[in-house]
Amino acid sequence: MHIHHIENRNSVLNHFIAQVRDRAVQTDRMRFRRNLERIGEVLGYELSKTLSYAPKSVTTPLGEKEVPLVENEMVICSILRAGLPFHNGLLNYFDHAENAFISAYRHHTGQGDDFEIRVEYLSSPSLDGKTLLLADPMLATGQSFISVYESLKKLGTPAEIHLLAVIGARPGIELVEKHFPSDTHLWIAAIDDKLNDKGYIIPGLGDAGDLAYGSKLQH
Ligand SMILES: O=P(O)(O)OC[C@H]1O[C@H](OP(=O)(O)OP(=O)(O)O)[C@H](O)[C@@H]1O
Ligand SMILES: O=c1cc[nH]c(=O)[nH]1
Ligand SMILES: [Mg+2]
Repeated sequence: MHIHHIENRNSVLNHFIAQVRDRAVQTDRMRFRRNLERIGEVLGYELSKTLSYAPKSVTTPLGEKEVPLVENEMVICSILRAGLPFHNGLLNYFDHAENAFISAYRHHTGQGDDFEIRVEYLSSPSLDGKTLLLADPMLATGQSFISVYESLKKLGTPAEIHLLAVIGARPGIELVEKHFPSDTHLWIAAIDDKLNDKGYIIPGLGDAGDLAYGSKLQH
């Protein structure tokens, strides 16, 4: 897997990441969602530098100009719920993309902190030959990305797979790497070292879905 750790090169992206992490700032839900969207825009822009381009003629009011434009047929697929604002950020830049949505949630299996990932909703075009952007702000244990990928396999074989995340935990990234093709790209804003015993990223930012949309009942 090709890992593009975008925070490694200082940019204004650091401010967006600081704001989603900061407990004094992240409680402003509108700002939190907008920051996920802004990070989606930045990662999308970075990713765009690796796509295929072909010259297209554009007619201005005063003449013609050849402009290299993206050739890839793109599908942006995000994982509900927290993926929604992130999805919008990517779609702001790849406005010609097709879209897919898939749900994944942690189903607590009984006593203690054990959970399994349940995938229940999927809406997607064919993925055959497409450039798939699979987006979820949090890559914690990595199980959501892996389960979702298993469900997407029946929709065709993408030509390229790009995973996008805001914060990832190192152990989760290592697990994801084992389940995706070796030429998969991971575009990730920030990487943290650890998970706690509930599978939360430490220090991370907390629960991205709840911060964006409010708390939900466990089931
Ligand atoms: O890498 P993992 O260990 O699978 O954890 C990451 C998942 O957890 C969060 O979703 P959550 O299950 O909280 O759902 P939500 O977006 O509806 O809150 C997050 O958005 C990821 O989908
Ligand atoms: O740290 C984590 C782990 C899973 N889901 C989140 O939103 N945050
Ligand atoms: Mg959540």
